[in-house]
Amino acid sequence: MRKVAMDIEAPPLQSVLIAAAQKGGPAHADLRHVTRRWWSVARLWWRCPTERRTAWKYTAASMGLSLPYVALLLWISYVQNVRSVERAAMHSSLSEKQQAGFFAAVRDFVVIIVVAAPLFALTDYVDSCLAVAWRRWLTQHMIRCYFAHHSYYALKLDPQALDNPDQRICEDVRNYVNASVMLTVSVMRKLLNCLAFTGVLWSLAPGLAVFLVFYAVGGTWITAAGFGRRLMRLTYSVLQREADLRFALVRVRENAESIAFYSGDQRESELAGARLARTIATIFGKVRWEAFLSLWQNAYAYATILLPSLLLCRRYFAGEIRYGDISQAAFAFHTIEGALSYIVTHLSDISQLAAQTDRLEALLAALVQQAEGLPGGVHRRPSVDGSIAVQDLTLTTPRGEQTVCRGLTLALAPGQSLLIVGPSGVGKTSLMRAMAGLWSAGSGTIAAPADMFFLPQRPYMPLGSLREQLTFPDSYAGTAAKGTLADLPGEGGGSAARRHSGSGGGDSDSGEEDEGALPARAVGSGSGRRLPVVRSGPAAAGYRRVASGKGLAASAAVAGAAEAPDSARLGASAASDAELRELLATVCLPSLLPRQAGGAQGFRVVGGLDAEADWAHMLSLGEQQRVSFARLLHHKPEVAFLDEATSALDTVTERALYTHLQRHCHCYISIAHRKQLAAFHTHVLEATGDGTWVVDEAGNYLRALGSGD
Ligand SMILES: Nc1ncnc2c1ncn2[C@@H]1O[C@H](COP(=O)(O)OP(=O)(O)OP(=O)(O)O)[C@@H](O)[C@H]1O
Repeated sequence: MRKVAMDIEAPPLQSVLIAAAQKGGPAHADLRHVTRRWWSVARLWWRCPTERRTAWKYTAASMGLSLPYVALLLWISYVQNVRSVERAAMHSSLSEKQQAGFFAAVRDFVVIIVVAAPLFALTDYVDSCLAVAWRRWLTQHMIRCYFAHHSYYALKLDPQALDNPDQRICEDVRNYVNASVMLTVSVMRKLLNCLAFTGVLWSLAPGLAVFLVFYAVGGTWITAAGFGRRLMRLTYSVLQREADLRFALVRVRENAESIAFYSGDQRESELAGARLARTIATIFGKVRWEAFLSLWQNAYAYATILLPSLLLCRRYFAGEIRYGDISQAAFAFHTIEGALSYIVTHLSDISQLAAQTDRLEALLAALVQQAEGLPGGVHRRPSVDGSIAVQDLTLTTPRGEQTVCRGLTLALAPGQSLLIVGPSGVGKTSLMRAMAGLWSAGSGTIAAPADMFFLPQRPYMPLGSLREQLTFPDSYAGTAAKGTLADLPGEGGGSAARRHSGSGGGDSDSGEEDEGALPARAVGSGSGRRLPVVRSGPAAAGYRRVASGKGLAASAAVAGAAEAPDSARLGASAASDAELRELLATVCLPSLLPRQAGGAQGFRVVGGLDAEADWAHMLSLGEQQRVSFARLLHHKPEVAFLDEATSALDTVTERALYTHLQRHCHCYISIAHRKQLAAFHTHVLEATGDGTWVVDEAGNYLRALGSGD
């Protein structure tokens, strides 16, 4: 009756064994390496200081229920034996019209059902709770690591290195956890089954027990060697190709309008079709191998069906043993065979888990690497007086293909502002990326205050209400109502509002070392100079390598920084409705409110600041830039950075916004192609295109511009 439930199990310890036969697969696995990789992911939960109590509680409950579970199986086998001796098995009693025997068998059956039904339901429930709790924590942990230190951004810089991190976080975690729970639970029960039934089988037919061991070991070896490595490689490819296909479709959704303008439907459809074809081809390859595997598994299983009866029938006919002994021996034989042949019968699941383990381990390793910082990084330190100082900065693109600036030194004091101009592609945005801490390849030092706010070239419109557009990236009361990581039980909240993309360093404040904590990046202290000066020349070497910890194991010391809020970034976003309405008027967007109230199609909530819409698609680029500017005025940072933040606006609106900026922000740096914007800055930094940068006072620059120099 419980055969199905007993057999729904899956992967890891076995994946380790399988992996031994999988050298050359994506995991390059041998027994030790796969074991270590699976455990390096699994242990994060059981060793997390805030979670291990929950983890062990569920694990103990699940394992504890295995004892009555196995006891019940033993009882069933005993009852079968006794009843067959009494000739009181239900069907034989019926056929022989033995009323008493029939009702005795029915009574046994009812008792078994009464005990088994709640026991099996309870074990399933506890196993599911274990899986859900583990998945909740692991996904939450991955999300935090993903967002710590701008790792999501850094991973995107080198997409070849790690494909589809989002799918790994969502689907691979789910499948990994479910399979792992089923495996660990089933291995435990199989082990107990083995122990319990080996005694039974040995007492009835020791020869059968010895044969079984050799049979299972041989079968496992053939399965692992013949199918293991190939199936794991194919499973890994299927996961990757499915993720690639979905990514292509997500990109179409994100860029629907541009594709439609280009009439790129055909090309995008072909691309999706090609990815689908590759996915299907890989799946077919896997299906073929699974068919061979199934053939082998069936032959393996059916070959032993009659074995106990065949080996014991001679003794039965000689009257040495009873009929019940044969059925009890067969029951014990097949129970032990199921345990010892686990790899043979579950190879597909095991391969799946091995591939998922590989993908998760790679993601965690990449996140840890991001947290530790890239080698040869530009050193960042906080500025205490609100000034910005760039010292001997040589900056390259992330993988070092191109040097965008060499030996740059400049300082900007509070009250000063800088306009960066230069030809397209010369490295203006890259300089801003370095100041934001997004790029750190190269050498030199950047000192900047913690309170900075960046307006990127392409405004980001988050999902949510108009209020959230204006106060982004702050959280606000409504966010909690929608549910955040902080609402999940078991860990502290992590929904700290982020004010800017500054240093990228979170302060780890966890007292106890957390296996999953990312190492915090180091920052020092220092001060800037009063006048903006710029020098270009040979860079003095000298950068400071950022903090440390090694590998995933050490990385398991990784969640504190990811979870710790950076107090300097916490935004007080509790702006009143009146303030937000005034902001909209300031950035020349008062029309947004009545438009929402009109309830245009697509609004989920109609009217006011809490109206929700697909803002990125509904607003024009100029409107998005104005919303973005409103964020800046709302946050009032110490230093503001604007990267062509008004490029889509008419000059009248642009001048109006810069007038507000001058009034509200004491220090700002802009990038623009409209050189007349120099009038709103105190200094101008011009990239000449040959790697040198020249700074001048804005007045001089404008005069030179006016005279046509
Ligand atoms: N992720 C990246 N990897 C490699 N190279 C990059 C990357 N991002 C930008 N680059 C290169 O770095 C150089 C500088 O780019 P950057 O965006 O800083 O130029 P820019 O001066 O801001 O240009 P524009 O005025 O057109 O915005 C360009 O040649 C660009 O191709």
